[in-house]
Amino acid sequence: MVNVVITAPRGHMDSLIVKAAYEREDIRITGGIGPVGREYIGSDIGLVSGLGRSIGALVSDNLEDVINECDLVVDFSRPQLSIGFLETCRQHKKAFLCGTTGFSPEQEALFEDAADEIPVMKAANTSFVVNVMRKLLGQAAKNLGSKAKIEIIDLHSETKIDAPSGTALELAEEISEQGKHPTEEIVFHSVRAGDIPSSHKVIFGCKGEMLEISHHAYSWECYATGACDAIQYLAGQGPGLYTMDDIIQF
Ligand SMILES: NC(=O)C1=CN([C@@H]2O[C@H](COP(=O)(O)OP(=O)(O)OC[C@H]3O[C@@H](n4cnc5c(N)ncnc54)[C@H](O)[C@@H]3O)[C@@H](O)[C@H]2O)C=CC1
Ligand SMILES: O=C(O)C1=N[C@H](C(=O)O)C[C@H](O)C1
Repeated sequence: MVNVVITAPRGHMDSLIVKAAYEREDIRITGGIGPVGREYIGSDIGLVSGLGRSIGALVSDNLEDVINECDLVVDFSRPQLSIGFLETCRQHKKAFLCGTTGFSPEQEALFEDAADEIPVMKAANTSFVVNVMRKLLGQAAKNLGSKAKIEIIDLHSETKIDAPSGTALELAEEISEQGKHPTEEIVFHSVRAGDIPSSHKVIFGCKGEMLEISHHAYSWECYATGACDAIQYLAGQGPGLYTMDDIIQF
C-alpha cells in the first residue's frame, strides 16, 4: 500500500488523479494541498476534488502539516509550486511524482539535485499510449537519420500556459537521442485554441513523401491512469531520477 498526498485537488489533472487513485486498492490518499485562503481548506479531499464522497483525508494549505502521513507526494500544478513541494519532499525524505510542465533549465536542475536523496519521477506525459508513441518516434528517427526534416505540432486548450508542451519537448529529446538528430533542428509549433484536450503530431518530411505519427487524447483519464501506475512504481524505488521509460517495458 502506498500512502499519497495529492496537491491541487481542484485542478483539472489532480482531481482526476484523486478519482483514479481512490479506485486503486494499492493506493491510499492521506491528504491534499490547496492554496492558502481557499474556502475548502480543512475539507475532505473527496468532496473538494469532485469525487462526490468523503474519504477521510483532509486538504491542508501547507504540505508540512500532512507530509509525515504519506510515502509520496503527487503534483500536477505550476512550476513554482512544484519546486516548493520538491524541496519539502527532499527535507522529509518522501518520494515525489511531478507531472507539471514548463520548468526553466535552472528548475530542471533542482530535480536532479533532489534525486540524489529521494526517489523523483518527472513525467511530462503519463499516458501509456503517448509513451508508445515516443518509442515509435525514436525508431523512426533512428531509421530516417538525416533524410527527414522533423516538425512537432502540439495542440491544446487556450488555457494551457506553457509552449511548446512538456510532451513535445520530451518527444524531441527521444528523436534527438535515437536519431542523433540535433535538437536545435527540430521545429516546434504550438496551437492553443478552444478546449482541445491534447494532441501531438510529429512530421518527418522526406523527399517525395512524409511520415506522420500522431496522438490525440479525447479526455484526461489516460494521464490519471498512468499517474497511478507511476505512483506504484516510484513507491518501490530508492533515490534517483525516474521517467515513464522506467515503468514501460517494450
Ligand atoms: N504529465 C501529464 O501527463 C500531464 C501534465 N499536465 C500538466 O499538469 C499541470 C497542471 O495542469 P492543470 O491540471 O490543467 O492545471 P489547473 O490550472 O487545472 O490546476 C492547477 C491547480 O493548482 C492549484 N494551485 C494554485 N496555487 C496552489 C497552491 N499554493 N497550493 C496548491 N495548489 C495550488 C490551483 O488552484 C489549480 O487547481 C500543467 O503543468 C500541465 O501541463 C497536464 C496533463 C497531463
Ligand atoms: O493540457 C495540458 O496542459 C497537458 N500538458 C502536458 C504537456 O505539457 O505535455 C501533457 C498533455 O499534453 C496535456
